Amino acid sequence: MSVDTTKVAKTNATTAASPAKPSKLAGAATWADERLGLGGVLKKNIRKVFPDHWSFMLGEIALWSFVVLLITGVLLTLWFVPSMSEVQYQGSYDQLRGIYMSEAMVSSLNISFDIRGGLLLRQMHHWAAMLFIGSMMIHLMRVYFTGAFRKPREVNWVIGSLLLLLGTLEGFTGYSLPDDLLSGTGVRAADGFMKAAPVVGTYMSFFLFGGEFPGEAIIPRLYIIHVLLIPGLLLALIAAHMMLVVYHKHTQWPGPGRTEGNVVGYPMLPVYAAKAGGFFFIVFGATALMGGLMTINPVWKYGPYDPSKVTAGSQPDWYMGWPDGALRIIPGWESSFWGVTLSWNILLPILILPIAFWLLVMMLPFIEAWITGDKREHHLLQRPRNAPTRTALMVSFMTFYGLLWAAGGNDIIAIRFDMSINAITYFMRGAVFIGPLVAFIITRRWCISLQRHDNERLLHGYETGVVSRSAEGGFSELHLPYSEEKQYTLTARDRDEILPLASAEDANGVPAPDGRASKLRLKLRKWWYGHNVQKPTVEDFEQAHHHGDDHAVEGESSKELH
Ligand code: HEM
Ligand code: HEM
Repeated sequence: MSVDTTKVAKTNATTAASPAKPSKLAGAATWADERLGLGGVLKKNIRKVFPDHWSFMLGEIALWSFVVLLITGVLLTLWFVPSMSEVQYQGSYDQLRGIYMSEAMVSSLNISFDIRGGLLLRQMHHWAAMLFIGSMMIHLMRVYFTGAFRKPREVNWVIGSLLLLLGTLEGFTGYSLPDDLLSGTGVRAADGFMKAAPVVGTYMSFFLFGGEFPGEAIIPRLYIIHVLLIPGLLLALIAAHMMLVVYHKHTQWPGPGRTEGNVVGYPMLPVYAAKAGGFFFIVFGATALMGGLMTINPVWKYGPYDPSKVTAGSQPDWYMGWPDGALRIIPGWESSFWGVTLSWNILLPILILPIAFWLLVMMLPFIEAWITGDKREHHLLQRPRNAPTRTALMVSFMTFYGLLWAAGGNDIIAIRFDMSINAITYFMRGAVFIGPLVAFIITRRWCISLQRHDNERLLHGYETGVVSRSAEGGFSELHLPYSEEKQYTLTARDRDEILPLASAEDANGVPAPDGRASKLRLKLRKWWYGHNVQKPTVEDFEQAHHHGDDHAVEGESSKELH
C-alpha cells in the first residue's frame, strides 16, 4: 500500500523525476516526449495512488462492458446490412425461408445462423448492453449512497447522468436495428410517443422517418445514430469522466491513516493497471460465457416486423420497462382545445415523467448542497446509515422505479398469478405514490437505528455471546470493545451541523429578497438532519467506561474524537 500525501487540491503536483536509463526504449520515449510532451503527463499519473474497495469495481464493469460493446459492435458492422429494402430470405433457418423481409432482418438472421461465431457475437453484444446499463445504474447508487457525488465531484455526477441517458438511447437504437417484430413494435411505439407531443409531434415523426411511418429511412438513420453518433458521444464523455476521476483523485473509505487530504491505496503502475487490466478479461469472459450459453433476443422466433401483428410475446429490454409501466397504469386522460387533442396519458408517462425524473437525479448533488449549505470538499466516503435522509431518498426513488417497472409487466403478473389486470392497475396507481413514501420513512428510521447501534457498540462493546453468572446469581453477557482501528473508523465522521442562514432581514429590517426561500431552506435543513445520531464524545466514552457500566470491559477510547 502506498500513501499519497500530496494535498488533494493540488492533484497534479509533480514529483521529482528519476533520470531515465539510456536504452532504445528511452530513446523512443524521449523522441515522443520532445514532440508530444507526454513525459510530464505520465510522470504525474503513473504513480497515482488509487484506493481500493470492492464497490469501486462497479464503475469498472460499466467501463469494460462498454469496451466489449465497442469490440463486438464493430465486428457486427462487418455483416449487418442497415437497409429496409425488401428481399426474400434464403438462409438456413427453415421456418422463415422464402419469406419477404428487410435486408436488415436477413442480415441479422445470417449473422445468427450462417456466419461462424455470429450468434455468439450478437448475443455477447446484447448481454454486454445489459451489463453496461445495469452496472451503470448500480454504480450510480454506490456513488450516491456513499456521498461520492459531493464537492468537487458534482460535474462528474452530471457527466454520469448524461452517460445513463445516452446508454439507454443507444440500447433502444440497437435493438431497433434487426427489424424484427420486437424492433418494429418499439419503433412504432416511439412514433406514437413523438406524435403525442403537442404542435411539433407530427413534424418530428415525419422528420425522423423521412415521411409517413415506417418508410424506408428509419433503419439506416438509426444505424448511423447507433454506430457513430451515440458511441462517439459516449466515448468522449467516458474519457472526460475518467479524466475527472484522476484529477479529483478517487474517494476513499475512512480508516486509520486516511484523511481528507491524502489518498491511501495502490499506485496506478504496476498494481492498479494490472488489476484493472485483468478485470477487463474477467468482464469479457463473463460476457462471452453469457453470450455462449444464454439466448437473448431470438429474432428468428419473432419473425420480421409486420404492423398487423400486435404482440410478439416479446418485451423491450428491461431498462425501458419503467416508463412503459407508467404508460400502462395512467388513466386515459385527454383534453381537447380548438379541435386539437392533448393526450396526457402519453405525454405525462413517456415525455414528461422520464425527463423530469432524469433531471431530478442529475440535480441531486446540487439539491443536497443547497439544502445543507455544505460547501466543503469531501474525499472521505460516508456510510449510507450516516446520511439517513439521503439514503432514504434514493431508496424511495428505487421503490418508485421498481413499482413502475413491475407495472410494465402487469400482463405477465396477471397471467402468472391469475389476477385481474384491472386490480393490478388500480393497486399500482396508489402504490407508486404511497410505496416511495413508506420506503422513505422506513429507511430513515432504519438508518437512525443503525447509527444508535453503532454508538451502543462503541460505548459498551460488542456482544460476545459469553454469559456469566455473578456471585449474587445475576446473569450478564460479556461485552468486548472494538479494536482501536475499528473504533477510529466508526468515529471518523463529521458531526452534522445545521448551519445558520444569512439573516432574512438586513440591518434596517428590510426583508431579504429571497426571505421565503431562506425560510424554506432552513426548514429543509433541519428536516434533512432530522433525528440523526451524532458520534459519541470523549465524555460519553469516559462515562461509559468509568461510571458504573456493567457490561463494558475496560477498553481504549478513540483518541480521534473531536
Ligand atoms: C453503449 C454502446 C452500445 C449499446 C448499449 C448497444 C446495444 C445494442 C443492442 C441491444 C443491439 C441489439 C442486438 C440484438 O440484435 O440482439 C445492438 C445491435 C447492434 N449494434 Fe450495438 N450497442 C452499442 C454499441 C455499438 C457500437 C459501438 C457498434 C458499432 C460500431 C454497434 C453495432 C451494432 C450493430 C451492427 C447491431 C445490429 C446487430 C444485429 O442485431 O444483428 N453497437 N446494439
Ligand atoms: C458509461 C458509464 C460509466 C462509466 C464507464 C463509469 C466509470 C467510472 C469509473 C471506472 C469510476 C472509478 C471507479 C468507481 O468509483 O467505480 C467512476 C467514478 C465515478 N462515477 Fe462513473 N461511470 C459511469 C457512469 C456514471 C454515472 C451514471 C454516474 C452518476 C450519475 C457516475 C458518477 C461517478 C462519480 C461521481 C465518480 C467518482 C466517484 C469517487 O471518486 O468515489 N458515473 N466512474
